[in-house]
Amino acid sequence: MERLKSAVPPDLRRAVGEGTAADLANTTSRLFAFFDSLPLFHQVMQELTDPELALCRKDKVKAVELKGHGNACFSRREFGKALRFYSQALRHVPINSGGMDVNLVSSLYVNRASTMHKLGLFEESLRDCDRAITISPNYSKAWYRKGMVKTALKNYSSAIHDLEVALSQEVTSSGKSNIEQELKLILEKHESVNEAGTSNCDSKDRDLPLAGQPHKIVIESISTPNKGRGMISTDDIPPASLIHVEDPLAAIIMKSSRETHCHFCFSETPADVVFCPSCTIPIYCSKRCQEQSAGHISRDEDTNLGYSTNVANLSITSSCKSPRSKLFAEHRHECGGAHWAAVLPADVVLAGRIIAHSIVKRMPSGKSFAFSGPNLDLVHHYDQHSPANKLESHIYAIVLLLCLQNHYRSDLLWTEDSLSQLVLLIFQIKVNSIAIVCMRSMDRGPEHTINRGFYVAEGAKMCSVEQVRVAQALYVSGSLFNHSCQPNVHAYFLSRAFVLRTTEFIKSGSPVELSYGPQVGEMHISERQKSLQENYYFSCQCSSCSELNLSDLVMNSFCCPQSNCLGAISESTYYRSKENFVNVSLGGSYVCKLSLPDVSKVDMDMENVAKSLLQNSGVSLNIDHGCCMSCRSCIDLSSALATSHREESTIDRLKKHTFLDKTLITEALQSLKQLKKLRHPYSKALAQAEDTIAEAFAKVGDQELARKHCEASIQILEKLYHPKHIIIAHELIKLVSILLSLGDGASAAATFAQAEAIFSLYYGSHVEKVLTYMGALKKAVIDV
Ligand SMILES: C[S@@+](CC[C@H](N)C(=O)[O-])C[C@H]1O[C@@H](n2cnc3c(N)ncnc32)[C@H](O)[C@@H]1O
Repeated sequence: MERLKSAVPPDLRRAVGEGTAADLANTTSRLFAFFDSLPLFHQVMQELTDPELALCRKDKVKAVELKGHGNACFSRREFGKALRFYSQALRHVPINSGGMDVNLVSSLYVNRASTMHKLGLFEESLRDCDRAITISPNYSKAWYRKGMVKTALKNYSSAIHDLEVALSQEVTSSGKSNIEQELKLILEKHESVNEAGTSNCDSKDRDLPLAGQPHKIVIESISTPNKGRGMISTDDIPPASLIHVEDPLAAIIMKSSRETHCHFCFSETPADVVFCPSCTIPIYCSKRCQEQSAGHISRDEDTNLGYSTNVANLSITSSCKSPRSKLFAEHRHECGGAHWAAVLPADVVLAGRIIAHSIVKRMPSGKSFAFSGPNLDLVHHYDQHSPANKLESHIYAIVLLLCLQNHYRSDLLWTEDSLSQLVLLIFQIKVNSIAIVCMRSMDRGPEHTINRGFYVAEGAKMCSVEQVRVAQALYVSGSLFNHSCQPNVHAYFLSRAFVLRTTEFIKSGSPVELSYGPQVGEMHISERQKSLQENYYFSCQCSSCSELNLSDLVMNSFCCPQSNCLGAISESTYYRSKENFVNVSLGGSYVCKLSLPDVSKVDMDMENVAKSLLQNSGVSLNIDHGCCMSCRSCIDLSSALATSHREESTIDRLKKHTFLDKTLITEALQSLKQLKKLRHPYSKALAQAEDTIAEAFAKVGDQELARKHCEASIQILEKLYHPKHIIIAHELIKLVSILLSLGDGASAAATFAQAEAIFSLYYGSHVEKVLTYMGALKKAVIDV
C-alpha cells in the first residue's frame, strides 16, 4: 500500500486530505481515475486477487512432504513435532470436494489421531478418527484407532464394536491378526472391569454455548444534548442484571491471534485444529465453526443452528433494533485462492465482510445489481481525521471494492457513491467496532510467572487467566452505548456474543454507559481524556471527568516531604478559580476543568490528600506541579520521577525471570523501600510493586510474605478503584491461592466468597464460563 500512497500526486493528496465527508464523491472518483491510469495499481490488484499468485493456495505436494516429516518424527517418538507436521499437512492438503485426494486426507487424520493418542489427547484423537471415517467409511485404520482410544478411555463395549468394524474392513492378513489380538485383550478387560461412561468425542462439533437470556428490561436509544444518541433505562434496573446480548453483524480475528484462536468462535484452538477447505489461512476449533465461517453448510442456512443468541426478549425501542442475524458465511467471499484478506488491515477486511453480508442478503439470483453498503447510520467523525488517515482509507476503499468485485464478478455493479459509502464504513468501524476480549488460561507449570494468576498448594495445578484481545467486531445495537470512565454496565463476551450486565443499581431514565477502555483507577484523567479524544473524538464529561476525585489525585503522585502530611504531589498543575472550579494542566497543556466535590461528602482520605484545594473556598489558588496539595511543600519532581522509574524497573525484573534468586528479591525489596519513601501511599506504582513482589514470594514458596504484600496491594487498589471493582476480585483470587498454600482454609474461604460476590456482579451466572478456573478453585477451597 505504501507504493500506492507515494504514487499519489501532491494536489490530489491535498484534496483528499483536506476534504470533508461532503466532498467524498469527488475525492474518491478523482483518486480512482488516477489509479485506473496507473500501471502500478493494476499490478498491485493482480497480486492481491489472482489465485495463481496467491500464497494461500492449497498444495498437495507440500502436504505430502509435510506428512513425510510427520511420519519421521512419529517413528522417532517426537510426538509433539509430529502433531505439528500433520496439522500443517492438513492445512495444505486440498479438502474441498473437487480436488480432494480422499486417501491422503483420511490417512492424515488417522496419523494425527494416533499422535494425539500417544500424547494422551483422547477426545481430540477420537474427533480426528470420526473425520477420517466421514471421508472414508471403510478405512480400517480409522476404526482401529478409534477402538484403541476408546479402550484407553475404558469404554470397552464401544471399543469392541469399532475393532470389529476395523476387522471386517481390513484386507491384509497381518492387519487382521493384529486387530484380533487387540480384540482378545479388550474382551478380557471388558469382563473384569466396569465400563466407563461414553465420551462426548464430537462435542466440539456440536453446538456452541448459548449466551443466555437477557432480562426483560427495556433500554432505549435517545438523542442526548452532547453525546449523540445514547442508551437509557426506562425502568429501575437492579445490579448484576443481564441487559443486552447480541451477535455481531461481522467479526474478524486479530492478526496476533490468527494461529492460536478459532477464526469463527474465537476460542483457543484445540490440538485437532480444523482448516478452511479452500485456502490455508483460517483455522477453526471444530468442523461446525469451519462450516459457519467458510460456508458449505449442508443444512438450511437460515435455520438457527443453536449458536445465535436470542435477542427477542430484549426490548430495544426506537431506531436501534438489531437485525436478527442470519447465518452468513463471512469468510466465503475472501476464499478461493486470492490472499487479499490476509494482507489488508483487519478493519478493512471487516468492512468487506459487512458489505458481503449486505450483498448476499440482497443478491437476486442470476442478476447484476448495484452495490450499496448497509445503511448503518453510525457516527464516523470523518472530518476530524488526519489527512494521512483519509488518504489511506480512500486507497483501501478502492482496493477493497475491486477485490469484492473480483469475487462477485459481473453481479456487482458499482458507482462513485459506492466508494464514498465504503470510505465512511471504514471510519464507522474505527469508532464503533468493539474488541472481543477473551480470558486466556495460563495453566502452566508452577515455574512460570503469571499475570492475574495464582498458585495453589504445592504440587497442585496453577490456574490463571490473562485478557487477550482476539477479534474485532461490529454490533449494531452495541454501538449505541456511550462511554463513561465510571461505567454502570460491564461488557464481556461469550464466544462471539456481546453481553452487557449492570454493575450497580440504575434508576429509570438514567444513562446506561460502558467503558471504551479508559477507567477511573486504571488511568489518570489526563490519559483518559487523551485516549478518548484520539480514538473517539470527544472530550469526556462523565462524573469522574467533571468532579475532582481521590483516584486521579493520588494515582501517579508522590508523597509530601513533611512526615505527618498525607498530601499528594502531582505532575499536574491544579489552578483553583474563585468560582471553585479546578483547572488541570499537564506539561503546560490544559487537560480539563473539574468541580469541587460537596465538602460535606468528602471523605477523610480525600481531605488529607488535597486540603488546600478543598478548604480555601472562594479564593484563587495555584498548586504547581511538584507541590503538595495539602501543605504546599515542594519536591524536585524530575529527580523523584527518575528515581521512581529506576526502582520500578528493578522490581519489574522479577517478572522477567523464570527462576528467582535471592539477590533479585533482596534488590527488589530495597527498591520497594525507596519507592515507599517517594511515592504517595495510595499510588498505582506502589500497588504494582507490592503485587509483583507478592507473586515473586509466592513463586519461591514464602507464602507468609506473599500474603503480606498481596494484602498491601489490595489495600491501595481499594483506594484507587471502589472496593467492589473487578480488579479487586482478581487480586483477591491471588490472595486465595496464597492462603491455600498456607493451609489457612478459613481465610481462603472468606476471601474466595468476597471475590465470588464481586465476580457475580460482573458476570452473573456466567462466572465459571468466563473465568474457567473458578470451579476448580472453589473445590480446592472446600477441600482444604
Ligand atoms: C460507539 S458511538 C456511541 C453512539 C453515538 N453516541 C451515536 O450517536 O451513534 C461512539 C461515539 O459516541 C460519542 N460518545 C460516546 N460516549 C460519549 C461521551 N461520554 N461523551 C461525549 N460523546 C460520547 C462520541 O462521538 C463517540 O465517538
